Amino acid sequence: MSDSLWQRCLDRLGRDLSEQELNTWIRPLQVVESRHRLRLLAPNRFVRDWVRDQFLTLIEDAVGELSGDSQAPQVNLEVGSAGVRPRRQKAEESSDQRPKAAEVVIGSRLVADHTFENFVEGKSNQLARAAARQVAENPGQAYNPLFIYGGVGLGKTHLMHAVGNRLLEQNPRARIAYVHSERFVGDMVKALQHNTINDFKRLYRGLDALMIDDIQFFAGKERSQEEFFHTFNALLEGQQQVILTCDRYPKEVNGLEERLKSRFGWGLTVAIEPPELETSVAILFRKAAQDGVDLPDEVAFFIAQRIRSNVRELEGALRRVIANSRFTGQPITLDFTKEALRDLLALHEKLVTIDNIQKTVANYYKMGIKDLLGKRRSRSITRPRQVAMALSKELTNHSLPEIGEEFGGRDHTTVLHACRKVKELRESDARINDDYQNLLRTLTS
Ligand SMILES: Nc1ncnc2c1ncn2[C@@H]1O[C@H](COP(=O)(O)OP(=O)(O)OP(=O)(O)O)[C@@H](O)[C@H]1O
Repeated sequence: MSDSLWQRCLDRLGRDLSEQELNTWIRPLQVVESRHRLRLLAPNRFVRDWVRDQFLTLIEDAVGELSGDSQAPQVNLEVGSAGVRPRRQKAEESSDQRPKAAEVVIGSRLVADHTFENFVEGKSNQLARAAARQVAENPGQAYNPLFIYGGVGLGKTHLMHAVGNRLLEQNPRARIAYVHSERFVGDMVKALQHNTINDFKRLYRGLDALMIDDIQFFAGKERSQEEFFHTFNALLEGQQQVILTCDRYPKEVNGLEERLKSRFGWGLTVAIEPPELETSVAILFRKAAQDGVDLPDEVAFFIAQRIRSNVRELEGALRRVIANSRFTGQPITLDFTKEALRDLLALHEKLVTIDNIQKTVANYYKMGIKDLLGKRRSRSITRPRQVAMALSKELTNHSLPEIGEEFGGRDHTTVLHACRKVKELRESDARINDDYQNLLRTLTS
């Protein structure tokens, strides 16, 4: 069997699975190929079971198809690792021998209200939240490392802190540290300057759980990567939990050593997506309630509809509305909200015009604007057209007839149909949902 069978199989699976599914479940599998057997090694039982239940038949079909006339190799899915990965027993280290300094010097740096209770669950973050909870229940055992990736302001840091807070709740003496990767680099440089690198090492390696945020900042910093690599290995071997976040899938971070990237895949890699409308609304209600504010439904929907890029901006808008209301003593109504957010929304709306949406969609699907607005009705053209119409409805204030008009003078019922169709497809077809999310992100960030 040629080395590229698995590679071809991945390409083949790419037709049926979303990029997120591939990145989360399929690409992290290690593969051992022989003529009669394709061994897929999952880093833990959870991943194995999930892949078996969700994807194994697809994989087997793809392997069968790609083997053509020759006998297809048997696909075995098991827990394991192709490399040697020694484990040191934690029990031999009595906790008293570990450096007390960790608590004093690093401190946990956890934000107290970043808890699971305050984290609103939605489709966009379900998997990441479930994985984080598992890690909090079984630190060092469930998924190690847990790698959470996604765009800015989507809740990666919050989830990380939630794990840390839960661990401390269960064991107030646990040694837990949250550190931004830039800080890790800074501390390391200082330790090198002051000749205290051994203390630095001891400190980090003595932790029960280490959380490092935004590891894309390690890119290009070789000495830091080297140090981090050893710290990371020591922690994993000691079954101490490591949680990492990044703004993109680890393999896509340029300037990061291959050995680090591959090790990140030993545990579980999960994505966080921008929240859907319903989740955004729920987040607004939750944040308002935390501030003791009763938010009218129409206000929550209004803000959620207008601000789609990320949760941080959503929170910022809500904070502004609440502050204005307190300052002026006026109740939070829809009109009041529109006024309070006028500048912010003008900025957003200026960017998101139907024209802009059409160009972005045409560009995304590599087609001409003429086709997008024209009369042709082949599937490869109507789908992007419907997506562009649905985005126009979602992101602008234009009415259905106005949108129809902008799309080559179509009737408003066509636009309505497009919106319904896209909603339905997004629920049944992960690819369309991915496309839609990508376009939303491009248009609103
Ligand atoms: N699902 C959620 N429920 C409640 N609050 C959320 C949720 N997602 C994000 N937030 C809030 O949004 C803000 C931004 O989230 P966070 O800082 O975790 O983002 P991030 O993904 O780490 O971004 P960055 O990459 O910029 O560090 C935080 O205040 C966080 O509490």
